[in-house]
Amino acid sequence: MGGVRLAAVTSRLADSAYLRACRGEPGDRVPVWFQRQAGRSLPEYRAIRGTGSILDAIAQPDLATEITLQPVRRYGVDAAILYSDIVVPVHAIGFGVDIKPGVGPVVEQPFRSGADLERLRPLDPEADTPYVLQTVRNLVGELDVPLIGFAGAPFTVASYLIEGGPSRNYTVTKALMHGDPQLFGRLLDRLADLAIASVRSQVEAGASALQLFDSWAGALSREDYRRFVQPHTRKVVDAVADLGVPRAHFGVTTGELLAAIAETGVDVVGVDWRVPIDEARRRIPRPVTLQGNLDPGVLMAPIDVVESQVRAILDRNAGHPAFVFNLGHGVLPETDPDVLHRVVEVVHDEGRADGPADPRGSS
Ligand SMILES: Cc1c2[nH]c(c1CCC(=O)O)Cc1[nH]c(c(CCC(=O)O)c1C)Cc1[nH]c(c(CCC(=O)O)c1C)Cc1[nH]c(c(C)c1CCC(=O)O)C2
Repeated sequence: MGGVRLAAVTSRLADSAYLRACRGEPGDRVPVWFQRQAGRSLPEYRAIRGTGSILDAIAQPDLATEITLQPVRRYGVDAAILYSDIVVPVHAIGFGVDIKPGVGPVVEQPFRSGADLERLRPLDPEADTPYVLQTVRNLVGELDVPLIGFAGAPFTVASYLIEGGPSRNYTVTKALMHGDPQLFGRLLDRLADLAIASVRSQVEAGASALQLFDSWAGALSREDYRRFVQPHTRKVVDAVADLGVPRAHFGVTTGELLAAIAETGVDVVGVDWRVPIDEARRRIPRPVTLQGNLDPGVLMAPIDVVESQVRAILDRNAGHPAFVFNLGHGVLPETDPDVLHRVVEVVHDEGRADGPADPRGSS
């Protein structure tokens, strides 16, 4: 019974602006959502969030459901993103990760040697993160737009485990990557397995699309990305191909990596504000959907500047159907929600997605 209902929901959403754009199909508007749209600048978020660790909020399905829905209601965005975090799987298997407000993920005993691999047992999503799956199931019943499930990509999660927290230069990570490539590879392979288990379970619970956050991959040269990171991201992308949902990738300062990222086989490639959308399209030699790329800092500027920058991105895209409007990184905490709302209006009123369909194949 549940399966029949889910199938009906899935087919209803298959025609949504976001999923059409992910497939490169023309539509009547440009879809838009915002990375970190849940829980950043919304007063209604602060009102219900409480003061504990975000990991505690994520573990409460009713709360996490409401927080996921808040930006969808307020902004009219074309997709919801699950209120969770990239460190939830490693936290759930007991690696000893917490999230400190204003700081980010912190690890009590960072990853240092082969013995630490034993602290990374496989994830059993139903047993280890039942609250995530309950939140997804709640949301699928309530949403009129697709729900994006997600996981951290192996490199970005590894950087937290190795550094012990957020990092500027990734020095310990790079020391391990170059100094003991075999161990580094085994670590990323385990993290790939965790990501696979997590995103598979989210789709099985009803998520309509997936995004892999490799936020910090842009710290690497193209050669190092291809050699040390790409195979593990590709493993995740391949392992979820049978689910039939779009697979998106996101990272910052990835301008020089765009083609290498596309080689992982993802369907959607996130672009930050440093590379214009038309230039990004030229850099990627296969048909993918691009997602981006308004500078989140621009949202602090006067509203006419914001509007003209939104229009400039739409102009660069020139009606290409394989495009999802987003920010080039996450919503900053000081963003005025009314400005985000206006961005959605401009994209919906003025964006065109009526160009010829993007030919997709196995190229
Ligand atoms: C690197 C990364 C993390 N988490 C995530 C990434 C990749 C995206 C990116 O590049 O920003 C992904 C993430 N984190 C969160 C979401 C949920 C949904 C959404 O996008 O709105 C998503 C998709 C919730 C969260 N994750 C976090 C918050 C804020 C803290 C809170 O509310 O307690 C939220 C809403 C905490 C977090 N978690 C992480 C950081 C760097 C921080 C910021 C710390 C801070 O500024 O307080 C790790």
